[in-house]
Amino acid sequence: MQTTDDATPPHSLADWKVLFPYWKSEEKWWAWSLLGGTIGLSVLYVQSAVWFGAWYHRFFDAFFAGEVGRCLGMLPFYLLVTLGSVGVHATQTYLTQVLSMRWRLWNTKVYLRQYLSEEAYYRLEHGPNRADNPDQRIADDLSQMTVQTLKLGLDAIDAVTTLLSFAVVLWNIGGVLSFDWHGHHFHIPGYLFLGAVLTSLVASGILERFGAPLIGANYRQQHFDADLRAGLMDVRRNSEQIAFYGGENAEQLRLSGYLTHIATNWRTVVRYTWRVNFISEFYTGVATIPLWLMLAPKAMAHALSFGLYSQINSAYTQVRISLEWFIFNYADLATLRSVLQRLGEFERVVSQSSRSGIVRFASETPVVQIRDLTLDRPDGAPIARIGDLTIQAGERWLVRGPSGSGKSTFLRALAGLWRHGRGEVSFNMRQAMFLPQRSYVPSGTLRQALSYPATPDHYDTAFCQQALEAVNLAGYGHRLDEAADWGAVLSPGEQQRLAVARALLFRPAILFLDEATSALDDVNERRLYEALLFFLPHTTCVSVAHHDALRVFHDREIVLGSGKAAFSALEK
Ligand SMILES: Nc1ncnc2c1ncn2[C@@H]1O[C@H](COP(=O)(O)OP(=O)(O)OP(=O)(O)O)[C@@H](O)[C@H]1O
Repeated sequence: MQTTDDATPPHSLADWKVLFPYWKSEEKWWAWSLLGGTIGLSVLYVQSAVWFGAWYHRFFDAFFAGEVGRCLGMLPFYLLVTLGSVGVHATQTYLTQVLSMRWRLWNTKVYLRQYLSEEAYYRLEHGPNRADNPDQRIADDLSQMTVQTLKLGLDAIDAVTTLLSFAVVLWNIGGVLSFDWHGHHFHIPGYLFLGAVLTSLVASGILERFGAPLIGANYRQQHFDADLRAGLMDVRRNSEQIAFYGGENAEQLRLSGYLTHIATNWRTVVRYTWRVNFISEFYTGVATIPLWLMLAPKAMAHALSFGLYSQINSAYTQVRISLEWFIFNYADLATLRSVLQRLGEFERVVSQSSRSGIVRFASETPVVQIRDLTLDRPDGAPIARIGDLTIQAGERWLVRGPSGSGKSTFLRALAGLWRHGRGEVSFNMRQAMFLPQRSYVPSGTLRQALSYPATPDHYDTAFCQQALEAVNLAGYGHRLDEAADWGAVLSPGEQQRLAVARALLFRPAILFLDEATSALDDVNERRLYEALLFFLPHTTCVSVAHHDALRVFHDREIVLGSGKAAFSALEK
């Protein structure tokens, strides 16, 4: 598993690009319609608030003048508008949620497609440019991105509409501030609105100054949480090995290391969240004081009725709240920026071309052509020079050499997984199959595991049972439709036999085996190779193996050693 370093990459404008593709996709009509509906409802909702402001003015003036009859007459309309505005608000939330889910699903499908194409999932784990914990990025970050972006975006649109609507009201009913100072006469129209803007700007500036480190801390927090989760998954996946080694203390130490990172960074998050909360809540508490000060001249001149004050207060509060959008959403904005950063990083790594170094061409023949092939390490240091080699259809080659000489790397290069080095490789890739040393056994039914990567209905039961029998797994023939965690149930040797049974079902034109029978006893290993010869007599075969006993099943060999490859025919 990869772990995260402590550095937070700089935030780049390019990260915001991950937000756009959905709005230009085949779903764009749905997306824009839902967004348009949501914004329309939001404008309607704000307009109802403007109406309530004016209604309060009339109602309280009548109320404090003791005109109870007029007040009662105004109530039915009030109830009706309340009902409408509540309905508008609930429908807006509903549309937002629908849009959020559609956006998330679309993005997740795109990311999964990118992740599972051109072996990006492999490059992310083994390549020189990595992005840690792709599972978290696809499952959690995408969900957060859509939910947060819509929430913040719609809140921002709400804020702008509210600001525009109430700024007019506040400007009109707030009047003009006129005073003399040092022999000069001042005349400030819309001074209540200007006062609200100034107060909010000062508060936002203070918040940015004291809260900025929260963005980096949030970014790191997501990394560290993902590291812990991946560490726990490692324990789950390797529980048996850990139990055999008695590795509980080592695991405890390793997981505690992740926890220490979380705790240290969490302290930073908590400290800055405290600051941000303190500043924004203190501001909320004192924000009406400037209004009272600004209204004092009107009150002293007895030019302020309770109805007027109530309307001014409501308009001032709305203007203030909409200007405070940044203040109230600072923490969410910080989280969104770090989520976008992680997704941008993922996109960059996934989209990096894997077409470098060793080049692979697809051909239609079962002949494997290798031209001027050199295998290097990722840092450019040489592993082995293979040179030119043609493996004719039906030939069987054994690849031998000391540990670390580059045998597996050679097969990885043929499979297109190893790009470090140079040269060309071509063969019929659609008709080729690679069997690695550690077989992959997906959970589900045994039929699923056996047919992998084909679908479970691809081969009929009799054919599956015949393949199992050929690899000495006849005892499992009646359990084909039994669902289990077969990767844990089958022994490593049985898993290797299952993998060879897959090859018997798939009938590849070219079969590559990388120590694919290494966990087996001599008898079973011989039996597997006999089965391969019997059932796939025309298949080209390239096997990496240490056991000399396998020489009889091959007619040529490649011996790797001292950075070179030697080719020779094998005596039977
Ligand atoms: N991802 C990697 N990053 C850096 N070096 C690597 C990587 N994978 C393999 N190597 C190096 O490449 C060399 C060849 O490795 P390879 O696995 O091909 O050896 P091998 O001959 O198959 O060994 P064995 O018989 O032990 O399986 C080794 O020195 C190994 O350390």
